[in-house]
Amino acid sequence: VIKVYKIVPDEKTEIKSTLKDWSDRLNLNLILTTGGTGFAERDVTPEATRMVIEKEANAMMVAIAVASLKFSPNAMLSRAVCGIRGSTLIINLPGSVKASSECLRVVLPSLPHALSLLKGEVKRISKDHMELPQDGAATYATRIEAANQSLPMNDVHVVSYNLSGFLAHFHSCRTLNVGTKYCDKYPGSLKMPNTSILYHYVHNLNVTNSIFCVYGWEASGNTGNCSKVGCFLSSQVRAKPYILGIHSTNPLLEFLFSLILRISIFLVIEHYIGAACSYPRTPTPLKHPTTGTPIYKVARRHRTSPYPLASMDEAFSSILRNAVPLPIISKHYSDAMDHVLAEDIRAKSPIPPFPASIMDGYAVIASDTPCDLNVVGSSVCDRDNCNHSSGVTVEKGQAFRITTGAPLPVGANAVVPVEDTLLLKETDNVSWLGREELEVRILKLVRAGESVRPIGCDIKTGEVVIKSSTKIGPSECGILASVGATTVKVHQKPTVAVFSTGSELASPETESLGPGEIRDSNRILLITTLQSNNFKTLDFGIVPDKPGELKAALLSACEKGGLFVGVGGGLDFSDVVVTTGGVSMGEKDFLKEILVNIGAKIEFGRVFMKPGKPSTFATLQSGDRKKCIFALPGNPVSAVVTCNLFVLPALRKLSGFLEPRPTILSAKLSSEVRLDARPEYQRVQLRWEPQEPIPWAQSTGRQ
Ligand SMILES: Nc1nc2c(c(=O)[nH]1)N[C@H]1C(S)=C(S)[C@@H](COP(=O)(O)OP(=O)(O)OC[C@H]3O[C@@H](n4cnc5c(N)ncnc54)[C@H](O)[C@@H]3O)O[C@H]1N2
Ligand code: MOO
Ligand SMILES: [Mg+2]
Repeated sequence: VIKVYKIVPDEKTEIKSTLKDWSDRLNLNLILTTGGTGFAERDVTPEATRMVIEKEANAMMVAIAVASLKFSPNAMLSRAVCGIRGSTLIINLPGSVKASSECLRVVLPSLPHALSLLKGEVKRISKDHMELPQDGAATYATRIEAANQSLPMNDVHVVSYNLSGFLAHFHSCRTLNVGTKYCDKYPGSLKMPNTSILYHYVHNLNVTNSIFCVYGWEASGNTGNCSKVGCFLSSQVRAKPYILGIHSTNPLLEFLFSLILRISIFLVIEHYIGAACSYPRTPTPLKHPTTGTPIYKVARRHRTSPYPLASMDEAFSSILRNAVPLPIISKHYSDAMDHVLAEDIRAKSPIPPFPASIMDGYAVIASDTPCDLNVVGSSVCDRDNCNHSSGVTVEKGQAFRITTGAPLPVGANAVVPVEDTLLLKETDNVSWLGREELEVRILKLVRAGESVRPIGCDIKTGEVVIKSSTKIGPSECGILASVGATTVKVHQKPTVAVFSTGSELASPETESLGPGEIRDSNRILLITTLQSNNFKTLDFGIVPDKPGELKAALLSACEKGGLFVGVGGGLDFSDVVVTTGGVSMGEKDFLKEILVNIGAKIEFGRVFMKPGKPSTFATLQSGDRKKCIFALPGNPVSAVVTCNLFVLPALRKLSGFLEPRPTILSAKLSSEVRLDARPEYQRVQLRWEPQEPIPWAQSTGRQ
């Protein structure tokens, strides 16, 4: 997901503040800067970047330089920098379109891996490694390099069409070699050599549901030139490529033919498949689950909803049944706020670790008091000479000056606050720091143990200080710090992808609205509702009421988005998807059908409630995870009420909360309220009157 872009003047401070803001506040995974990396006087991007990064990533720059020098010696005039700030990778690219895309292409294949490392998704990395072909020692990369070395150069361009009908990306990602020596003698039966390499390469683009048109121009000796066009036409990338080819010994003829072939292939794809993709080309065109007719036949749309009205209890139990707590991860305690502990935290040692004074005064032997005592030392501790109480023994008739929290010296068993003493004798021999006092009078009798915290009186060794399933708040962080539990096992917290649907929606920034347009308010309303409950969100924008685009957005929101997934895909992946709009009876309300079409299971499609009747909850198995998908109603009030009633409990359950349901409290109505036959959720303001334990609920007005 291109989260943000900005044109920044060649000012070090501005570049620096933008990089810091995007890394620290927006938490971006990757920041690409273009321009300002050369020798000109105004070129200061590298300097600004260097002031922001915490670790340099030189090898990427070396790789770019080596590759760029092949194209032009001027590549050595780049002073670009690449480095890491927090978990953000920052790469300086040159200013020109050609050079910047060439440089980006060099680092592209290793970016997903690099960013997974930065996000600490170690397991994903091991998964990626597992997926790569394990033929002997050769890793995937060496296989590609081997292919590059052993076969003559030629260009293979990979074009991917996202099924929603527009060119998601033109990947002329890198030159892959597909050699000539596999070319058969007869046209039409050309085998794409090294196709497994190509598959893995394309597969690693992490793009599904795309059409790949692979074509290559062969330059070779004996069999003359032959060009190949391979089309992956499938819903999965791994399908066998259909290879069309022309083969002739007359290079000119061959060139002309292959040019026509390439252009025609593109036209075919662009014109027919691209257009046809406005309704996703999937094995089965989008059909009504009941009438079985294609969904865009308005007249045939259902006139009564095929979805029964689930009760609130059925809705709740369905959600809580399907929202299974996410895997357990280890986190540094300072990042674990609002996470739910997945282990009991036991103290490894007692607190206090020694008998500690509770007051500033004198450590004494209780049975001596009240009396006059000689002061034998002090626990006053400063930088140079810390004459700790350790090593000091208090005997009968002696006192030891002590500060609050300091360990009692051996022999003492009580502390007299300084307020209950009189100074009898002192010395001005300052070398005895802490010994200026020679004799004090203890005015009060103290009992053994008085003003002393015995070892372990707060926390005993092995004691469970925080139970598993506790939500970590500030106090828990403090306790974790005090027992030194700085790495804790917690339930991972869900990331929520949010997008609004509706062709009538314009972005809130729109100055003058077009006819029938309204500003999208639901997205920010939901995102801030989730964020104010400490859940991370991914903003997938506004998606018009077009089945192809709705489907693509749902898929990319549900799938582990790779760098290349089309509109809306993100580097991060979501555990929960929340959409608004398009779930009721309207002819453009496609969400439910599309959910069925992508293989999701509609757990409930309507709820007996007000507002929120058309609320839809679905689950989709994606890899080893079950995604929860909430398609909320478009009415803003319905969206936010159902988000609070359904989405938040699901997120709490995923986070490992023992009690994910909303809190229920009693209140008194301050005015008459006419309720709907359905369970109704009205918005009110609560007001507590002094001396009244139950608050008054004041309606917010028209609901
Ligand atoms: N014949 C029937 N019509 C409707 C029914 C019904 O049972 N039979 N249900 C009504 C109820 S209840 C609700 S709630 C709404 C929900 O409809 P949808 O979920 O399909 O929502 P849309 O039609 O897309 O939009 C409804 C309304 O909200 C506005 N909207 C949508 N998205 C946004 C947004 N992001 N920001 C601001 N406003 C948004 C949209 O423009 C419409 O005005 O259906 C009733 N109809
Ligand atoms: O159910 Mo709708 O949300 O009543 O308006
Ligand atoms: Mg509607």
